[in-house]
Amino acid sequence: MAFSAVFSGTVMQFKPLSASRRETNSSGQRVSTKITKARKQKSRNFRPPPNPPQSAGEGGEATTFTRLPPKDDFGFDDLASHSVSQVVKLADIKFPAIKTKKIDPSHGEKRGFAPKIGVTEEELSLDHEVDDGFDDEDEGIVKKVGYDYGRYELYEVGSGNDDDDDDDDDGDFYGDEGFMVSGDEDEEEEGVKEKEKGVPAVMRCFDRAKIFVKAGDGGNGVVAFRREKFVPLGGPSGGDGGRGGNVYMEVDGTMNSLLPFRKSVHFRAGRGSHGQGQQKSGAKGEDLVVKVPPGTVVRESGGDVLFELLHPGQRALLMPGGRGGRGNASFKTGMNKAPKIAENGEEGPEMWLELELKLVADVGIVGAPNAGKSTFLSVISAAQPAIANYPFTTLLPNLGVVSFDYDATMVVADLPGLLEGAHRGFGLGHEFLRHTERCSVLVHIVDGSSDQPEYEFDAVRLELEMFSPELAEKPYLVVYNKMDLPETSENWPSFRDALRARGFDPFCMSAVTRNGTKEVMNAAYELVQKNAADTDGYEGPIDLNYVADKMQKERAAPLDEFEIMHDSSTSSWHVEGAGLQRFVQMTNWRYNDSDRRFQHVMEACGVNKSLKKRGVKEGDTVVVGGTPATQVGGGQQNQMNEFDSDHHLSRARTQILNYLSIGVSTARSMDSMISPKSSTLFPLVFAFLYSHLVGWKCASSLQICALPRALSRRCSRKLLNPGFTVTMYR
Ligand SMILES: Nc1nc2c(ncn2[C@@H]2O[C@H](COP(=O)(O)OP(=O)(O)OP(=O)(O)O)[C@@H](O)[C@H]2O)c(=O)[nH]1
Ligand SMILES: [Mg+2]
Repeated sequence: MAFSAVFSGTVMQFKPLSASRRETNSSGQRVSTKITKARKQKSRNFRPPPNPPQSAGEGGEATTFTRLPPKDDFGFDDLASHSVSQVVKLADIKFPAIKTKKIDPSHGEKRGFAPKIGVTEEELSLDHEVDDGFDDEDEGIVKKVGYDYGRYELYEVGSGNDDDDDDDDDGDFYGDEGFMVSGDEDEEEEGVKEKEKGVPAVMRCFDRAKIFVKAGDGGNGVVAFRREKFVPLGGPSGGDGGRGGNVYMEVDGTMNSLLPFRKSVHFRAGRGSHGQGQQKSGAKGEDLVVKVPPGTVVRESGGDVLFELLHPGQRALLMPGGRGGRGNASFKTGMNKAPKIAENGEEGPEMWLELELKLVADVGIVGAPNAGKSTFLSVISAAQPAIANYPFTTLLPNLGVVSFDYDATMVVADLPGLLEGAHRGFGLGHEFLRHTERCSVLVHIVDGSSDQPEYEFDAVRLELEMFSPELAEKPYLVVYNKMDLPETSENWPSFRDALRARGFDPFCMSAVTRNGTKEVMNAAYELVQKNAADTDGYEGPIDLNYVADKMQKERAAPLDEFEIMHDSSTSSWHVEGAGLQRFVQMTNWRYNDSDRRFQHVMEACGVNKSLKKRGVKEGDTVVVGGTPATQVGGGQQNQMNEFDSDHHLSRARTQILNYLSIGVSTARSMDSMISPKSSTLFPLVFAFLYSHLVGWKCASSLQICALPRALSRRCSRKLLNPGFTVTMYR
């Protein structure tokens, strides 16, 4: 039985490019505004003086700076009752609610002072007469009443909008559970969200990045024939296209952050050059090497971890470039000595990657803000981190190399300060603690000059545990710092005894005068060596190229592995398979022989047979290798493809073949149909007449889509459809 089917070969390569660009653009804008905001915030807020002038009502992202409150200032029985040797469970401590009162800024202005957070009522009343007739409902600035935190002030810097503050009239802004904690859970969550939002871009981009990588497309092969004097019938001489560039990822030992990826997100390897006549093959595309710092974890966006790059010089082949298309010289056979066929180059794969940096260091320095961590690093290594007498001087981790001997070195990481509630986003949060995951030893520096060194010690330990129990189990040293200060050295015996009672043996030092720093480093080094000896085990070679190997295997999928899906509502059949998809993409429909080859492949790999078996009928639409790039279905039409008015018709993406199974391939691909070559006229006219004869409705639409260019001289102008809306089949 004669049946007619329509083959629509469509390359179904996923192309998130346009979408991703949009996404990138929009997010890029967002990022840039945030960066500007963050910069402003940083300049305004990240170096707050003891009493910052910012008002709570100021806009911008919320970031909280706080220091641990001195025990005496609270005068809690709870806290006082803990003996020094006891473990102070911070979460159990109850702070009484502190009343808040809102001040209308206009009142402040009237009275000639700028109201600010942290100004106690006493302070206010000293200088200015306080008007008791404030309207509590008014939008205004939260003023604490009740406790003078002095230099242990809690700053809510640029805590977003006034509207949020409006609801905090019930006095739980500085709530029962501690600082900045509202009694209401929802509000607490909101607060945490705000904190996350408030992280400056530079901190977010330090150890996380999302990039797009694409391997190079292969170059196209060409059809050419040798034309030379005295060489009749020179034969085909079209060269092959060059291979597309590969994508590699390499560890660059000089990098220590992912910040370079903040501005450059898209990475594309070079495409192969096209082949040329005289059997000249195209040049291969330039390889792309994406350099990352040691300790980078590479993950497919939204997927699994692909590999980890730890050591300088490690290189992984991530994606192989596309194969070059063959030129017609490669298609020469004994049967066909002058083939007019060439292939497109294979498209290179593309992927979004998520990079995460976990610094590779032997020792991680942790501790509360202002404990002297950076000072310690600057003393033991050549690193020059920022040191200043305010919390959160260090926003990003610093690395330093400590040399003991010619060949004995140790990498030490100085991290930002941790404080109670960091796991809820307070301070800088505790996300940066992941940089200690690869450290084998931690050095916990306690600020000896703080009023409650033990309290501080416990708070930081608690945060480490909250972040990860494995981290808390790592061996660590406790170091009591700032021994040069008289008060600190006075408190040292009690701190030492208290910790000894709990089973620790703390060190003491003065980072500034360098007293005791050597002992600490030696002890840390010994611990690192011991730990390395404990955990030393042979790790087999890791094949970093496995991702590329997998892709190569997928590409080499045989043509006869396919799946057929039938959509009865539109009478369409979808034949899908990795091999077929690649074949369709690499078929260059410009050449007439491509159609014949395509149909031959359909027959040889069993697609036709399977379709017939499944009951394909005359006039059904068969889509090979994916779904049409643009498909607007529905209505009376079975399928409608819309193309640009451009005659290119998205060649690489959508190829439509139309054949009537009367033994002759009667119509060509859409490209050929609209090409003005006279060779295409015969099949078109034939198809047109045939379809009229069999009463096939496609005729009129075929006429519209196919005739404008091919028969433009002979057809009336009314038939020309400039939009090239192609309505096919029936
Ligand atoms: N007297 C004295 N001051 C010290 C000592 N170590 C550090 N400091 C001072 O403490 C302040 C904070 O030091 P940093 O090294 O910046 O502290 P940090 O722990 O890195 O602080 P953040 O990065 O903010 O978490 C600086 O003013 C230092 O000069 C010490 O041994 N003795
Ligand atoms: Mg620091």
